[in-house]
Amino acid sequence: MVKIAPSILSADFVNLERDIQRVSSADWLHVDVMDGCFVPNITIGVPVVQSIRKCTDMFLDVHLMIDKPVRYVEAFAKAGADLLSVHLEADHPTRIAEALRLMEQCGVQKAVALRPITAASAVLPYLEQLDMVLVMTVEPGFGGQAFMEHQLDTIRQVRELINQYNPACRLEVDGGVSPKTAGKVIAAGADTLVAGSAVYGAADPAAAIAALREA
Ligand SMILES: O=C(CO)[C@@H](O)[C@H](O)COP(=O)(O)O
Repeated sequence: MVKIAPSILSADFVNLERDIQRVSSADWLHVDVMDGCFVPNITIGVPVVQSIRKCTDMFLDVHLMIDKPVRYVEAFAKAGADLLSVHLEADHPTRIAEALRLMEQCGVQKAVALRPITAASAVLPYLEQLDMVLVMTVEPGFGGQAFMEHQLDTIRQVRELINQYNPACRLEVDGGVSPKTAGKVIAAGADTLVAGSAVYGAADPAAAIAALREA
């Protein structure tokens, strides 16, 4: 089943609790953590995730767009994340493996994320132990960017690898996902859609979630 995960990057941070309730018909909540180093933007950190955990039972899909994410795995797990995604480009492979080991120890689901420059095959060393692969269809850092059509190839390639090595693994796509692009993203093999501006930019976020489901 396809899951819809609204990204709170497009929410009103002053009214975050209200904006989280507005998307309660979605399956997951996507939480964008940015450090101003791995990406040229700074968003939220551990205390905010802790507060979000207190105001919703939704599954918290926490996307760490930070350098050396192994340093923060335990803290985000304790704050209430249900799943953590670490970028393959954010550290040496041995420390990415260590981050995944820590996630396992902390009881959170494990995911790796790929920037658009990264080849699908980069997931192979980790794939058998993953709960999810996240393919970015924009350069990470900001909401509201245009969907990168060429990333449909990467989605297809990751889907083939997942089918071959770990069919239970989810494939999430993030960036420029809207009712216009969702159909091709799903046709390419995604089963989890992150949408920020398409949901929070709509007059009725619940209707936008329903439109994504229809697509
Ligand atoms: O991680 C990111 C951006 O780095 C995303 O989660 C975006 O926030 C998605 O926003 P839209 O492209 O859907 O507006």
